[in-house]
Amino acid sequence: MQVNKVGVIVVAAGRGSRMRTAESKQYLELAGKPILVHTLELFEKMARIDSVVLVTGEADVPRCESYAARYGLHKVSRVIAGGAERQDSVRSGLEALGAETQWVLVHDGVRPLVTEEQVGACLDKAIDTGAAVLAVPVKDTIKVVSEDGQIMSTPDRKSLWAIQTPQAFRFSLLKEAHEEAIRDGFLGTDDAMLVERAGHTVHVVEGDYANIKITTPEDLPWAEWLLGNRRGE
Ligand SMILES: Nc1ccn([C@@H]2O[C@H](COP(=O)(O)OP(=O)(O)OP(=O)(O)O)[C@@H](O)[C@H]2O)c(=O)n1
Ligand SMILES: C[C@](O)(CO)[C@H](O)COP(=O)(O)O
Repeated sequence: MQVNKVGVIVVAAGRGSRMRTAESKQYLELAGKPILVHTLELFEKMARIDSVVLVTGEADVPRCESYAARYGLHKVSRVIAGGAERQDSVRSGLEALGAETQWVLVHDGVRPLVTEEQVGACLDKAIDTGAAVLAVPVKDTIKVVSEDGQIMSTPDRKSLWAIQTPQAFRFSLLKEAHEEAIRDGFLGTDDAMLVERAGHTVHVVEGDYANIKITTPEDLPWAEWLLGNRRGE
């Protein structure tokens, strides 16, 4: 039996409604390849990664299986259907990875610009502490605004970080945090939130502003430029 020590869950089951394209954004082309393939190729080349579970929309499972074959993504051990919310998709991924996994990284399929160094630093911190996420200090002044558009407060920017993925955890810790969240009916926008509310400290590893989540239409040309710049084009 193969023992998987470090597993990755790549979540790609969203509809990409903010991108406003007919095709889900994870399948749009970036430098000639689907965004999702760029993301998967990074984990494929990392010796420290044992296996990848790809979570996608039910109708997209065959297409993703064919990508895995076409692009030589041998670490993609399972392609499974996700759920209605990102958290549901991660939970399905945790079930598919199996109990032999010791460390798990959760990564958005639409963050194709993360680097091997950043993933490695996040994983190292999780192995030291149990839980770590990539993040960058916010550059703007952030306001808390009421529903009717009034500024309520201005949090001190020094303590504000924009959280990215991957987010890395001891497998058992993330699994328990997800079980607790579902028991309590809690829905979070990232996995760290679930681990935080389960009473565990999550550490931040400073990442890079280029690790963008492709979310709205202007992000795609920005990602093209960042990728070209990285390749010296
Ligand atoms: N039910 C869901 C929702 C989101 N995701 C994934 O979570 C990542 C981050 O989510 P986001 O950028 O919000 O993607 P979408 O939900 O697709 O976008 P939108 O909110 O604009 O519809 C994406 O890779 C997305 O495919 C997922 O696997 N399952
Ligand atoms: C997990 C995440 O990418 C961290 O920034 C983010 O929270 C996902 O949120 P979204 O609402 O699915 O865009």
